[in-house]
Amino acid sequence: MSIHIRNVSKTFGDFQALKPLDLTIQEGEMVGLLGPSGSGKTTLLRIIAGLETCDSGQILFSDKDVTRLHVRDRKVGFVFQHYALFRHMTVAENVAFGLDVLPRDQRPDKQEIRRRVQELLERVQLAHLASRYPGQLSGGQKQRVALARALAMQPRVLLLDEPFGALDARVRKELRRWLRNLHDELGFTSVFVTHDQEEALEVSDRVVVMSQGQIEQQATPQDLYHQPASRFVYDFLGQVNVFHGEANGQRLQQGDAWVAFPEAQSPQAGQLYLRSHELQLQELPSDQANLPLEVKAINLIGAEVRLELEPIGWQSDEPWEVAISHSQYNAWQPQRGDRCHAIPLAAQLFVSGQDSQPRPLQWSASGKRQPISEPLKLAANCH
Ligand SMILES: Nc1ncnc2c1ncn2[C@@H]1O[C@H](COP(=O)(O)OP(=O)(O)OP(=O)(O)O)[C@@H](O)[C@H]1O
Repeated sequence: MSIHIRNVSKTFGDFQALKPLDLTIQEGEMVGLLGPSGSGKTTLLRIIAGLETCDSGQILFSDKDVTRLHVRDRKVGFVFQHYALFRHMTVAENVAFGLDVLPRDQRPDKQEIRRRVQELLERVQLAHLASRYPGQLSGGQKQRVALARALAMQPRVLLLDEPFGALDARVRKELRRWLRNLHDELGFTSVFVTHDQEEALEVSDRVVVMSQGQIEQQATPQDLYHQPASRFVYDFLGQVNVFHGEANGQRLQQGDAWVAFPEAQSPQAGQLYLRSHELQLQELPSDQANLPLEVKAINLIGAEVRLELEPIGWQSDEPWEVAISHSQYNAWQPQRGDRCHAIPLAAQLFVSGQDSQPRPLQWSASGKRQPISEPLKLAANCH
């Protein structure tokens, strides 16, 4: 079932939680609502569910207007961050609950309910725990019961509000992949709320980024990452290094620090946004950039080594973060206090005084750069 949100707005007292917005979610799509706390994600989800009314606008499921339809008649499934399972009921009874309380003429017979519950428990890999009580389950298991309970009603739309928010990072990762597989297998339409960029980018077909009750951008994870429409989206999608400077000839300059623009690109005063893997570190400045940095912290956990670096002789609101491979790290073996230089490979320029789309910049890989994996002596020299 597709969902059409048309000109929907919502105020609480004199606070406008949602400015009039439009959004279409295609049948079978999985859409992540991503945004900082208070941006209106939950309000929008609750309006889709029928748990909240909107002040203006319409909600359509396929071509049926459900704006005034009661929550129980919208036939949507919900999963919330806090499992909300019935403590005095077993896992199987929890999953069966929605079916057991259906009006008699809609209720499947006992055998059918038992069959459906068993099938769902197998699907969420909890059949062996059917007779346990919620108090005897882990957080991840409880959340899978909550999901099975929502699916028991065979909803065409599943709405999830930070479904894995209360779980630890590893379980969270495992469950979101599992949810994505389930979504693909059963073919329902899903909308989920999260403030975790990684979660949104990993499982959504499309991500809707919200800020202050508005949609900032909606795009596939790939487009969102590569073509963020605004500074807000860029900032929100993860750690970013910012170099702000004035145009000076072919350079963007701040004090003695500078970045030379690629040929045929004229600099404009502004802020250069560089992601942690769009930079290379080396011992000396090059003809491309002079961005001296000092190593402040080293994080070895993960597929890459992340270095936290402090600008030397120039300003940045936040420390810089650069990712290098473990083999580069082993060759270089940087220590806290070591000095080095950052060389940009790619960046986006947000021009001062303009709120328009950033200008993408790309430096040719054939410059006179010395990758840091080569100069084994760098750590010793770079003091
Ligand atoms: N029932 C309410 N009464 C008054 N204000 C509300 C109510 N519900 C939400 N708000 C306000 O509306 C704004 C949007 O809230 P909402 O819960 O939609 O944000 P969110 O993006 O889901 O945030 P979070 O990630 O923290 O859950 C917030 O400023 C919130 O305080």
